[in-house]
Amino acid sequence: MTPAARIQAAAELLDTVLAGARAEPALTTWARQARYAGSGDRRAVRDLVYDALRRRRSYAALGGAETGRGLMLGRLRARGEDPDAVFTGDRHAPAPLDPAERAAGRAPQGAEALDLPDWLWDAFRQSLGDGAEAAALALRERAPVHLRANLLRADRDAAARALAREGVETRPVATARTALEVTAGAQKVAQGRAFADGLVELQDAASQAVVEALPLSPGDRVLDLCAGGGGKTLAIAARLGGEVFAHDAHRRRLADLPARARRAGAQVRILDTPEAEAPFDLVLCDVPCSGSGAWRRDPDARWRLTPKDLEDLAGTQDAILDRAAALVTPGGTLAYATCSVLTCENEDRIAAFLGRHPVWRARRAHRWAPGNGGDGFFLTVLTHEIR
Ligand SMILES: C[S@@+](CC[C@H](N)C(=O)[O-])C[C@H]1O[C@@H](n2cnc3c(N)ncnc32)[C@H](O)[C@@H]1O
Repeated sequence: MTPAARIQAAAELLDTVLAGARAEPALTTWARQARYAGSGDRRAVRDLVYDALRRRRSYAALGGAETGRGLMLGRLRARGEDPDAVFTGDRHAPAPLDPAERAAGRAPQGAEALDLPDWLWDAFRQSLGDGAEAAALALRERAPVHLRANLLRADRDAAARALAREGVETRPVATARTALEVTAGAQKVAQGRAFADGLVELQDAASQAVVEALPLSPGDRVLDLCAGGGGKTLAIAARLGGEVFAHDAHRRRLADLPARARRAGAQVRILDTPEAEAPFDLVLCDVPCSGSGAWRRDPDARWRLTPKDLEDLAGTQDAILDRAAALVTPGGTLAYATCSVLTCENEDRIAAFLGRHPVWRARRAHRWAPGNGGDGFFLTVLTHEIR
């Protein structure tokens, strides 16, 4: 495909997303149907669509319309590229610009320029203060590819050497002792030996840092209550070197975990009813959240989120914390984590929990801002006071 044909394909896909389709399934369906598209074309179209969704508001302002065509036009203008070189009307290229399109478009203002809905920009400012703008700008960028060296198989240097032998270049990320950023050859990771042999896992560096910050001792009974795909479960197992318990309200989300654990050499026991195995020394609640710290990876999420969603999430987050508290041994530890930067999902949930449960104390809070060091994350470690 020519560069212009890729832009036309992205504009059409964006129209379906703007009409309500989810980006990832829409891209998968397109890739299946577009037999003429090679792997490089598919990657390029995906990058265009994702970039346009991350910057939807500013591109719409610059392009003069919130349509696939308008976003692609806004993108060219944002990059200082000549739209007439793309909008040529040649085979598979976008149709030439009409006079109205040429006249439309303006510089984005305020929250538009930061690519957040107005109400979310207010919430970012209230939550992050001086750091709000940097966080919003970071979320307009593509996320780096991070790996976790699995200490059950290799240390970070050995993992990096094994990756380099198969053409994957990496550098250490300071956020976590196990974290590597892929600087070249990212597409080779999942097919490579280092990955197949469990030396590395794909995992954001801040997600690794959350596990690094947990107070764990050898022999602890640890439950990952919202284990999902098991990224943190496996990182905990690597730190503990022993068995870890995993649960998720949606059993199917755990489907890949046994195979991932085998590859990693980790001992993971999935529990349908954690109450039957309680108490635990530490329960991690990596709760469902807006994902606002990780919107680079799910770029249309910021446009779908509503204030009502945040209210509903707060109810779920509170209920999970209450359940988890009852699973911890007297004197034990509760860890609450989100990949959100919003106070209403973080500090407010901890304050509400402490109000309901006076025997708990918040010991440490950590915040990771989204950026090159990883996604935005929040962690509070609470301990149960024995009276
Ligand atoms: C942020 S994700 C977990 C990500 C995972 N810990 C990781 O590092 O890969 C939140 C998970 O919580 C699960 N969940 C939602 N409601 C829950 C509940 N009431 N109890 C336990 N898990 C729940 C979701 O199915 C989802 O997999």
